[in-house]
Amino acid sequence: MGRKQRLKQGDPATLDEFKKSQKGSAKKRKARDLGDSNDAQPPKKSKPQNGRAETVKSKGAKGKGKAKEVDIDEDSDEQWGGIAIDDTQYLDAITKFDFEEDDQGDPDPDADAIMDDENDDFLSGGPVHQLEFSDDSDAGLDDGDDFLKGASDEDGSDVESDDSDGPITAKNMERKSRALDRKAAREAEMDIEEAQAATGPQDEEEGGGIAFFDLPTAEDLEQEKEAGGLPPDELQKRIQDNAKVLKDFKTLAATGRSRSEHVEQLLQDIASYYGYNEFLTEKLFNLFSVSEAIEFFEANEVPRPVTIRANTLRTRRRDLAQALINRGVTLEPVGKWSNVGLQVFESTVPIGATPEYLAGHYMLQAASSFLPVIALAPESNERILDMASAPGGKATYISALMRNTGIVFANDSNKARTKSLTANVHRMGCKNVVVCNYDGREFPKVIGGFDRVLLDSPCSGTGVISKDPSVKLSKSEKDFQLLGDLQRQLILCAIDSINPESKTGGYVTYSTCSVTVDENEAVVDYALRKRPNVELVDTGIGFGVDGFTNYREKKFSKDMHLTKRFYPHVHNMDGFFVAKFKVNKPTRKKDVQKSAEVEAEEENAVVEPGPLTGFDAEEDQAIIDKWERQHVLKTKGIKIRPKANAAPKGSPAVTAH
Ligand SMILES: C[S@@+](CC[C@H](N)C(=O)[O-])C[C@H]1O[C@@H](n2cnc3c(N)ncnc32)[C@H](O)[C@@H]1O
Repeated sequence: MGRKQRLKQGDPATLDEFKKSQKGSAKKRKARDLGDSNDAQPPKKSKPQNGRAETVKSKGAKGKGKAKEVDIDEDSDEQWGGIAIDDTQYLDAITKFDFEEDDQGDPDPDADAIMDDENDDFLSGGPVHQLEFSDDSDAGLDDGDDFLKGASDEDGSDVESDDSDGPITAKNMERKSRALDRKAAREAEMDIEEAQAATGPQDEEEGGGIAFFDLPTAEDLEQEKEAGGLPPDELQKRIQDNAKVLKDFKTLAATGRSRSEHVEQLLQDIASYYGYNEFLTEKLFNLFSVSEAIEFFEANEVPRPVTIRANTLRTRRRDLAQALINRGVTLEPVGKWSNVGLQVFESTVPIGATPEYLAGHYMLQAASSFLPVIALAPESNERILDMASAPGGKATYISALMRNTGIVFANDSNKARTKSLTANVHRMGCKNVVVCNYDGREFPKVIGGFDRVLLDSPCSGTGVISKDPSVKLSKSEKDFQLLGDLQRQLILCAIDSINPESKTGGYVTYSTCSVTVDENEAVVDYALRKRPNVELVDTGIGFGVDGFTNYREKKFSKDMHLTKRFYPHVHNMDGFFVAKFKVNKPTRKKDVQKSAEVEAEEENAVVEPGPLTGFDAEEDQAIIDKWERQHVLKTKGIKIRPKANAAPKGSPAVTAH
């Protein structure tokens, strides 16, 4: 097995897959990850991970050459999406040696052995055969006859002869009768075995070993507590069994215990097994079906793949790939959906300290972080605000997509964080970026009239728990309320900072690295209701799960399906949410109908959002023109004497790059 293939992180195992692997009934599975999926559809379902992924044998591992060996789905040439054919050939050339050397002639014998063992276990299990012979009554009888062939009755006589069609006489009647009794008893025994065999393997497929699952009693739980809790493997088993019961509650529920009791126990077990507080456990659990929720919690225990973004201001992705391969880095494109992302599988050098890194040829950046910028789709010469931008992963990507033209205001309210933002802006060679340090809610008073605004909002981080497990215990209901207030205020300010008459844009992208509805759909819905001049539009990302149009008792805009959710257990990326708005000319005030709910939310809001008319485009243009003139003079070495009170009140403390 090649290094790259060994390390390519598949999506986490589903509950069923996990169960199968536990029971030794796993079928051979195809290792793939986001990069292997087709353009618009990253893998929908969880794939093997951790130890399991290492044992999986891919299609690609069988053949020679890059197309088969590199890409598990055999379409790797297209992975470099958007590049010309000769680029692909070039990439073949630069990657072939590495991949061939690793993978050629090594069809992953370990994986075969393990998976075959598992299959063998499954197939050699007695119950399957027993099930077969008992399924058909005739066959059953035959088999029964075979089975009986070797048997003798107590006195050593041959049962078969007793059961023959020979005439019944007074002499042989009793013996024949006893033989028939024994045969009947034997058949009854076989019936029982047959029934057990039938429940055994079927359950393995659909949630096995749970026929006798019952919830622990209060007494059991007390004893467990005294013993310091269940051992992890038993706790995990109870989670799985309980989840299976909940999946088919009518059939599998033990009598006398309600569904809510099962759910309550499951939540408690998840909280203690994965180490979450109860509040967050329930909040996250409620987002999914039972089995998907467990996949999600499981995925949060696994690190996401390491990815980097090629900085097209300084290099091309293929050149970067070549340079890093030469340094002993094993990598491949993240997927067809990105033409700048590379997934790093293995490196003999620290990936955050290579000469290429220091020279700004790439950014260490999670794949999910590309998505809001893809949705924003900045164009050259535009004027863009990144409202909460530190440490600059997205701002520098925006700058690169604009090819260093136009202007990007990279703002962050946290002054300390603007240092790393500034450092990244310099390292990446972004010359069109202005770093500023305001509370985002001060926009558009500070400056507005933007073609596009990215609000990569401060959030709870429930999408990045694998990176920051402290979230599991640190988030409370209050945090979500406060965050929601801030997010609602920021999103209105983002919308109000747009120039609705922009010739090229007029778009706001809202994103979070959280999966909760409070921070995502609820915020977007609030913005839609508060600003009737905005509408949701397609993110243009091409994959992701649709946002909720309703969630529990809440009903959201019917367009909410245009927003996209990304999950660790589905997309093998950090959990993320992306929404894109088109900002139209403001509707006249008298046309704006505020719902009672919005009014109530406004009353509860901590700070009133900035007014719709807080920005004067003409005044702003005059200031920009003036600064540009001064910049030209400066570059010509002409000193400009500062005038007293020259800067208008409230003008940003900016650093230009
Ligand atoms: C998710 S992070 C942004 C990550 C950034 N977009 C990137 O790609 O590197 C959220 C940022 O919001 C900033 N922030 C928090 N409250 C803010 C506010 N009221 N106004 C502006 N920025 C804020 C935080 O300091 C943090 O850097």
